[in-house]
Amino acid sequence: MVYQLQHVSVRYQEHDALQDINCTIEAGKWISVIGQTGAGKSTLMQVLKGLIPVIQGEYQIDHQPVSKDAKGRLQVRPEIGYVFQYPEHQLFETTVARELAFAPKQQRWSSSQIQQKIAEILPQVGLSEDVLELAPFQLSGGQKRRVALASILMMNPQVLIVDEPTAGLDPVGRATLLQYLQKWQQQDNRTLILVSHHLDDVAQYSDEIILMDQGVLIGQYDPVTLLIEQSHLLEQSGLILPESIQLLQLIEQCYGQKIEVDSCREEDIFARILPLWHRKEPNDE
Ligand SMILES: Nc1ncnc2c1ncn2[C@@H]1O[C@H](COP(=O)(O)OP(=O)(O)OP(=O)(O)O)[C@@H](O)[C@H]1O
Repeated sequence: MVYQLQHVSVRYQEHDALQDINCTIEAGKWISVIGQTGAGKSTLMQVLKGLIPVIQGEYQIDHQPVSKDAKGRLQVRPEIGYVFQYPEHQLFETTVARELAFAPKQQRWSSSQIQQKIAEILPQVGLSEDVLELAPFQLSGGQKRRVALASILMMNPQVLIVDEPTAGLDPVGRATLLQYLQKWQQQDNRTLILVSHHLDDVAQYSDEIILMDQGVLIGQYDPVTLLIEQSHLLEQSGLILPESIQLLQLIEQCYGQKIEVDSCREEDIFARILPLWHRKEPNDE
Protein backbone atom coordinates (compact mmCIF):
# COMPACT_ATOMS: atom_id res chain seq x y z
CA MET A 1 0.00 0.00 0.00
CA VAL A 2 1.12 3.57 -0.68
CA TYR A 3 -0.48 6.49 1.19
CA GLN A 4 0.01 9.88 -0.42
CA LEU A 5 -0.96 13.39 0.58
CA GLN A 6 -0.82 15.96 -2.20
CA HIS A 7 -1.00 19.66 -1.33
CA VAL A 8 -3.15 18.90 1.72
CA SER A 9 -4.32 21.66 4.03
CA VAL A 10 -6.43 21.40 7.18
CA ARG A 11 -7.93 24.27 9.11
CA TYR A 12 -9.50 24.39 12.61
CA GLN A 13 -11.75 27.44 12.72
CA GLU A 14 -9.36 30.24 11.64
CA HIS A 15 -6.17 28.29 12.37
CA ASP A 16 -4.20 26.52 9.62
CA ALA A 17 -3.10 23.28 11.29
CA LEU A 18 -1.62 21.79 8.09
CA GLN A 19 -0.46 23.82 5.11
CA ASP A 20 0.19 22.38 1.65
CA ILE A 21 1.47 19.00 2.87
CA ASN A 22 3.04 16.57 0.40
CA CYS A 23 4.21 13.20 1.63
CA THR A 24 4.32 9.53 0.72
CA ILE A 25 4.11 6.67 3.21
CA GLU A 26 5.26 3.38 1.71
CA ALA A 27 4.59 -0.06 3.14
CA GLY A 28 7.20 -1.94 5.14
CA LYS A 29 8.88 1.03 6.80
CA TRP A 30 9.22 2.62 10.21
CA ILE A 31 8.42 6.27 9.62
CA SER A 32 8.72 8.78 12.45
CA VAL A 33 6.97 12.13 12.56
CA ILE A 34 8.70 14.75 14.68
CA GLY A 35 8.16 18.38 15.52
CA GLN A 36 7.56 20.64 18.47
CA THR A 37 4.24 20.76 20.27
CA GLY A 38 1.55 22.21 17.99
CA ALA A 39 3.55 21.39 14.81
CA GLY A 40 0.58 19.48 13.34
CA LYS A 41 1.78 15.89 13.88
CA SER A 42 -1.46 14.52 15.37
CA THR A 43 -3.55 16.37 12.79
CA LEU A 44 -1.48 14.75 10.02
CA MET A 45 -2.08 11.32 11.61
CA GLN A 46 -5.83 11.98 11.82
CA VAL A 47 -5.90 12.81 8.11
CA LEU A 48 -4.07 9.54 7.30
CA LYS A 49 -6.53 7.56 9.43
CA GLY A 50 -9.46 9.29 7.69
CA LEU A 51 -10.74 10.87 10.91
CA ILE A 52 -10.76 14.43 9.60
CA PRO A 53 -11.33 15.81 6.10
CA VAL A 54 -8.83 17.81 4.10
CA ILE A 55 -10.03 21.26 3.04
CA GLN A 56 -7.63 21.46 0.11
CA GLY A 57 -5.54 18.93 -1.77
CA GLU A 58 -5.98 15.18 -2.07
CA TYR A 59 -5.41 12.04 -0.02
CA GLN A 60 -4.71 8.96 -2.15
CA ILE A 61 -4.34 5.31 -1.20
CA ASP A 62 -2.64 3.22 -3.87
CA HIS A 63 -3.11 6.15 -6.25
CA GLN A 64 -6.90 6.19 -5.73
CA PRO A 65 -8.40 9.34 -4.16
CA VAL A 66 -10.03 8.92 -0.76
CA SER A 67 -13.46 10.48 -0.75
CA LYS A 68 -13.67 13.64 1.37
CA ASP A 69 -17.06 12.82 2.87
CA ALA A 70 -17.37 10.95 6.16
CA LYS A 71 -18.62 7.74 4.51
CA GLY A 72 -15.66 7.59 2.11
CA ARG A 73 -13.20 8.28 4.88
CA LEU A 74 -14.69 5.47 6.97
CA GLN A 75 -13.35 2.98 4.42
CA VAL A 76 -9.76 3.97 5.30
CA ARG A 77 -10.11 3.12 8.94
CA PRO A 78 -9.94 -0.66 9.34
CA GLU A 79 -6.54 -1.10 7.70
CA ILE A 80 -4.88 1.55 9.87
CA GLY A 81 -4.57 0.97 13.62
CA TYR A 82 -4.27 4.17 15.65
CA VAL A 83 -2.97 4.15 19.21
CA PHE A 84 -3.69 7.61 20.58
CA GLN A 85 -1.49 9.55 22.97
CA TYR A 86 -2.38 8.29 26.49
CA PRO A 87 -4.45 5.38 25.12
CA GLU A 88 -4.85 4.03 28.66
CA HIS A 89 -7.57 6.64 29.12
CA GLN A 90 -9.59 4.68 26.59
CA LEU A 91 -9.58 1.37 28.51
CA PHE A 92 -13.17 1.00 29.61
CA GLU A 93 -13.90 -2.72 30.04
CA THR A 94 -13.89 -4.45 33.44
CA THR A 95 -11.02 -6.85 32.66
CA VAL A 96 -8.08 -6.93 30.26
CA ALA A 97 -9.54 -10.06 28.59
CA ARG A 98 -12.82 -8.24 27.89
CA GLU A 99 -10.92 -5.18 26.65
CA LEU A 100 -8.95 -7.26 24.14
CA ALA A 101 -12.07 -9.13 23.01
CA PHE A 102 -14.17 -5.99 22.53
CA ALA A 103 -13.41 -5.12 18.87
CA PRO A 104 -13.21 -8.75 17.64
CA LYS A 105 -16.64 -9.41 19.17
CA GLN A 106 -18.07 -6.47 17.22
CA GLN A 107 -16.71 -8.21 14.11
CA ARG A 108 -18.38 -11.47 15.24
CA TRP A 109 -15.20 -13.46 15.77
CA SER A 110 -15.74 -16.82 17.50
CA SER A 111 -14.58 -17.29 21.08
CA SER A 112 -11.80 -19.65 20.02
CA GLN A 113 -10.55 -17.19 17.36
CA ILE A 114 -10.43 -14.48 20.03
CA GLN A 115 -8.56 -16.69 22.53
CA GLN A 116 -6.07 -17.74 19.86
CA LYS A 117 -5.40 -14.14 18.86
CA ILE A 118 -5.00 -13.00 22.48
CA ALA A 119 -2.43 -15.77 23.05
CA GLU A 120 -0.55 -14.61 19.93
CA ILE A 121 -0.62 -10.86 20.71
CA LEU A 122 0.18 -10.80 24.47
CA PRO A 123 3.82 -11.94 24.11
CA GLN A 124 4.30 -9.54 21.18
CA VAL A 125 3.65 -6.60 23.53
CA GLY A 126 5.45 -8.13 26.52
CA LEU A 127 2.43 -9.08 28.64
CA SER A 128 1.76 -12.41 30.32
CA GLU A 129 -1.61 -14.15 30.57
CA ASP A 130 -1.64 -13.29 34.28
CA VAL A 131 -3.00 -9.83 33.44
CA LEU A 132 -6.06 -11.11 31.60
CA GLU A 133 -8.40 -11.26 34.59
CA LEU A 134 -7.13 -8.00 36.12
CA ALA A 135 -9.06 -4.75 35.83
CA PRO A 136 -7.25 -2.10 33.77
CA PHE A 137 -6.99 0.17 36.86
CA GLN A 138 -4.92 -2.53 38.61
CA LEU A 139 -2.16 -2.29 35.99
CA SER A 140 0.93 -0.07 35.96
CA GLY A 141 1.12 2.81 33.46
CA GLY A 142 3.36 0.81 31.14
CA GLN A 143 1.10 -2.26 31.33
CA LYS A 144 -2.00 -0.17 30.54
CA ARG A 145 -0.27 1.24 27.49
CA ARG A 146 0.64 -2.27 26.33
CA VAL A 147 -2.95 -3.45 26.80
CA ALA A 148 -4.15 -0.51 24.70
CA LEU A 149 -1.59 -1.39 22.01
CA ALA A 150 -2.58 -5.08 22.18
CA SER A 151 -6.26 -4.19 21.71
CA ILE A 152 -5.38 -2.38 18.46
CA LEU A 153 -3.09 -5.21 17.27
CA MET A 154 -5.93 -7.73 17.82
CA MET A 155 -7.52 -6.44 14.60
CA ASN A 156 -4.41 -7.12 12.44
CA PRO A 157 -3.72 -3.64 11.09
CA GLN A 158 -1.09 -3.52 8.37
CA VAL A 159 -0.33 0.08 9.26
CA LEU A 160 0.02 1.19 12.86
CA ILE A 161 0.11 4.81 14.00
CA VAL A 162 1.43 5.27 17.55
CA ASP A 163 1.23 8.78 18.98
CA GLU A 164 3.90 9.39 21.64
CA PRO A 165 3.78 5.79 22.94
CA THR A 166 6.67 6.30 25.36
CA ALA A 167 5.42 9.46 27.09
CA GLY A 168 5.69 8.99 30.85
CA LEU A 169 7.63 5.68 30.65
CA ASP A 170 11.05 5.22 32.27
CA PRO A 171 14.06 4.52 29.95
CA VAL A 172 13.76 0.73 30.30
CA GLY A 173 10.00 0.82 29.68
CA ARG A 174 10.59 3.05 26.66
CA ALA A 175 13.23 0.80 25.12
CA THR A 176 11.18 -2.34 25.76
CA LEU A 177 8.03 -0.94 24.16
CA LEU A 178 9.90 0.37 21.11
CA GLN A 179 11.65 -2.97 20.65
CA TYR A 180 8.27 -4.73 20.67
CA LEU A 181 7.00 -2.25 18.08
CA GLN A 182 10.08 -2.87 15.94
CA LYS A 183 9.56 -6.64 16.03
CA TRP A 184 5.91 -6.19 15.05
CA GLN A 185 6.81 -3.84 12.20
CA GLN A 186 9.50 -6.07 10.77
CA GLN A 187 7.10 -9.00 10.43
CA ASP A 188 5.04 -9.19 7.24
CA ASN A 189 6.27 -5.95 5.65
CA ARG A 190 4.19 -3.87 8.07
CA THR A 191 4.28 -0.08 8.36
CA LEU A 192 4.74 1.77 11.62
CA ILE A 193 4.28 5.51 12.00
CA LEU A 194 5.69 6.84 15.26
CA VAL A 195 4.80 10.34 16.43
CA SER A 196 7.46 11.49 18.85
CA HIS A 197 9.30 14.37 20.49
CA HIS A 198 12.17 12.05 21.42
CA LEU A 199 14.87 12.31 18.78
CA ASP A 200 16.81 9.53 20.54
CA ASP A 201 13.97 7.07 19.84
CA VAL A 202 13.56 8.34 16.31
CA ALA A 203 17.30 8.05 15.53
CA GLN A 204 17.35 4.51 16.87
CA TYR A 205 14.50 2.95 14.90
CA SER A 206 13.39 4.98 11.86
CA ASP A 207 13.80 4.24 8.17
CA GLU A 208 12.45 7.71 7.37
CA ILE A 209 11.69 10.84 9.38
CA ILE A 210 9.08 13.47 8.59
CA LEU A 211 9.92 16.85 10.14
CA MET A 212 6.99 19.19 10.86
CA ASP A 213 7.10 22.81 12.01
CA GLN A 214 4.06 25.06 12.54
CA GLY A 215 1.80 23.10 10.21
CA VAL A 216 4.41 22.86 7.46
CA LEU A 217 6.18 19.66 6.41
CA ILE A 218 9.83 20.69 6.30
CA GLY A 219 10.98 17.45 4.71
CA GLN A 220 11.01 13.64 4.67
CA TYR A 221 14.50 12.26 5.11
CA ASP A 222 16.48 9.15 6.00
CA PRO A 223 17.97 9.50 9.51
CA VAL A 224 21.58 10.17 8.43
CA THR A 225 20.52 12.95 6.06
CA LEU A 226 18.37 14.70 8.67
CA LEU A 227 20.29 14.12 11.90
CA ILE A 228 23.82 14.45 10.52
CA GLU A 229 23.80 16.37 7.25
CA GLN A 230 20.77 18.62 7.78
CA SER A 231 20.82 18.84 11.56
CA HIS A 232 20.42 22.64 11.37
CA LEU A 233 16.80 22.00 10.28
CA LEU A 234 16.12 20.29 13.59
CA GLU A 235 17.64 23.15 15.53
CA GLN A 236 15.62 25.67 13.48
CA SER A 237 12.49 23.69 14.38
CA GLY A 238 13.37 23.91 18.08
CA LEU A 239 14.37 20.24 18.48
CA ILE A 240 17.41 19.00 20.38
CA LEU A 241 19.78 16.51 18.76
CA PRO A 242 20.32 13.11 20.45
CA GLU A 243 23.25 13.16 22.89
CA SER A 244 25.25 10.66 20.81
CA ILE A 245 25.07 12.99 17.80
CA GLN A 246 25.95 16.04 19.89
CA LEU A 247 29.01 14.08 21.08
CA LEU A 248 29.90 13.18 17.49
CA GLN A 249 29.79 16.86 16.51
CA LEU A 250 31.89 17.84 19.53
CA ILE A 251 34.54 15.23 18.73
CA GLU A 252 34.62 16.30 15.08
CA GLN A 253 35.27 19.88 16.27
CA CYS A 254 37.95 18.83 18.78
CA TYR A 255 39.83 16.59 16.33
CA GLY A 256 39.19 18.80 13.31
CA GLN A 257 38.12 15.72 11.41
CA LYS A 258 34.85 14.62 9.78
CA ILE A 259 33.63 11.22 11.00
CA GLU A 260 31.66 9.36 8.35
CA VAL A 261 28.56 7.53 9.65
CA ASP A 262 25.96 5.47 7.84
CA SER A 263 23.53 4.98 10.72
CA CYS A 264 22.21 7.17 13.54
CA ARG A 265 21.79 4.31 16.01
CA GLU A 266 23.57 5.16 19.24
CA GLU A 267 25.75 2.04 19.18
CA ASP A 268 26.80 2.71 15.57
CA ILE A 269 27.73 6.32 16.36
CA PHE A 270 29.83 5.21 19.34
CA ALA A 271 31.51 2.52 17.21
CA ARG A 272 32.73 5.31 14.88
CA ILE A 273 33.75 7.70 17.67
CA LEU A 274 35.68 5.33 19.93
CA PRO A 275 38.54 4.27 17.60
CA LEU A 276 39.39 7.93 16.94
CA TRP A 277 39.21 8.73 20.62
CA HIS A 278 41.59 5.90 21.48
CA ARG A 279 44.04 6.71 18.70
CA LYS A 280 45.02 10.28 19.43
CA GLU A 281 44.66 13.34 21.61
CA PRO A 282 42.52 16.20 20.23
CA ASN A 283 44.45 18.22 17.60
CA ASP A 284 47.53 16.07 18.21
CA GLU A 285 48.82 15.08 14.76
N1 LIG B 1 -9.76 20.18 17.50
C1 LIG B 1 -9.01 21.30 17.37
N2 LIG B 1 -9.60 22.52 17.31
C2 LIG B 1 -8.87 23.64 17.15
N3 LIG B 1 -7.51 23.66 17.03
C3 LIG B 1 -6.88 22.48 17.10
C4 LIG B 1 -7.58 21.24 17.27
N4 LIG B 1 -6.67 20.22 17.29
C5 LIG B 1 -5.46 20.81 17.14
N5 LIG B 1 -5.58 22.15 17.02
C6 LIG B 1 -4.48 23.10 16.79
O1 LIG B 1 -3.81 22.72 15.60
C7 LIG B 1 -2.40 22.82 15.76
C8 LIG B 1 -1.75 21.48 15.51
O2 LIG B 1 -2.15 20.59 16.56
P1 LIG B 1 -1.64 19.09 16.63
O3 LIG B 1 -2.33 18.45 17.80
O4 LIG B 1 -1.81 18.45 15.30
O5 LIG B 1 -0.10 19.31 16.94
P2 LIG B 1 0.98 18.26 17.47
O6 LIG B 1 2.22 18.50 16.70
O7 LIG B 1 0.42 16.87 17.44
O8 LIG B 1 1.17 18.73 18.98
P3 LIG B 1 1.55 17.86 20.29
O9 LIG B 1 2.96 17.43 20.09
O10 LIG B 1 1.41 18.86 21.39
O11 LIG B 1 0.59 16.70 20.40
C9 LIG B 1 -2.17 23.37 17.17
O12 LIG B 1 -1.99 24.77 17.08
C10 LIG B 1 -3.44 23.04 17.91
O13 LIG B 1 -3.71 23.99 18.91
